[in-house]
Amino acid sequence: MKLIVIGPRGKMGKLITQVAAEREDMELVAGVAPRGRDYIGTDLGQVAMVGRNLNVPVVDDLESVIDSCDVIIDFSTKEMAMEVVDCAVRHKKALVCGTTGFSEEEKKKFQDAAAHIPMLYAANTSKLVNIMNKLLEIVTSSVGDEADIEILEMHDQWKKDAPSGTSKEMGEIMAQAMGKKLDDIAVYGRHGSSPREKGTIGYHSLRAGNIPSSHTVYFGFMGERLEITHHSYNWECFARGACDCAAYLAGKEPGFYTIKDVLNL
Ligand SMILES: NC(=O)C1=CN([C@@H]2O[C@H](COP(=O)(O)OP(=O)(O)OC[C@H]3O[C@@H](n4cnc5c(N)ncnc54)[C@H](OP(=O)(O)O)[C@@H]3O)[C@@H](O)[C@H]2O)C=CC1
Ligand SMILES: O=C(O)C1=N[C@H](C(=O)O)C[C@H](O)C1
Repeated sequence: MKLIVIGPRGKMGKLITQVAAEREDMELVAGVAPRGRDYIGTDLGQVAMVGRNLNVPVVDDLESVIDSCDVIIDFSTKEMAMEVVDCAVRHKKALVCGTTGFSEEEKKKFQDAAAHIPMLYAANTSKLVNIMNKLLEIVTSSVGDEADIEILEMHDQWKKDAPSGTSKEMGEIMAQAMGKKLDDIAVYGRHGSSPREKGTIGYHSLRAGNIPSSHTVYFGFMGERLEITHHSYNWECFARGACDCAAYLAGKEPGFYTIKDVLNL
């Protein structure tokens, strides 16, 4: 499968390029970076520190290279993601988007795109996070109404969005398991002097150093609590997952796919 990576010098784009370069089922055909960068026109292998030339360029215009690919992987910014999805639809190319921080309206664009292209959106491409989501569903279905549910997520100092896309997805899964809407029960940060309101999901975001990603969900009872945690030690698990998602889309019909399809969860 022929692949284009958006943002190949980014933390994720670099790793995705490195993982794809080692896969026998993938051929990188271009990287796409912002206009004006001094590395535009240089070899993708150099930009993504693959350790060898890949003999394909980094360009600043997706439109000029998109017809050479089967699938695009986008882990960039929410602004660029909106441009990428429009371009993918125009050229009927499969798209994996792992970028986070979208509004509901922006997310709908991915749903709409799925009428025209194979579209996979995943706020988290780690296998174990998606297993954790299943555990959250099970626990919330049985004790969600009794427990005080709090989510604590930790990421690096450079992360642009808070709360994380993963924690929002976790909240949505738990709210749904309780027959509620996350927007009606989410409490972001906790300030002031009023006591905790039953039935809410509390959100806490910590940003420090180069923490790759940690998510803990607390189910607080009187006298005991359950904590479910996922830690990543680096960003490789997300890059491997992103490439698995791209491989999954090869030859698929237009439609909205999730990582649950890829992992058979
Ligand atoms: N789904 C998942 O499992 C995961 C999702 N993410 C999400 O992925 C996104 C990226 O994260 P991360 O890699 O840490 O961020 P970085 O800031 O390290 O990388 C973003 C990249 O996007 C590039 N970029 C910005 N604007 C454009 C544009 N207009 N055209 C092309 N490229 C552009 C930047 O280029 P330049 O370097 O030149 O500035 C940069 O290389 C975030 O939303 C993050 O939350 C992260 C990890 C896992
Ligand atoms: O920015 C990150 O690093 C990550 N972002 C995603 C998110 O917002 O949930 C996934 C993972 O936590 C790493």
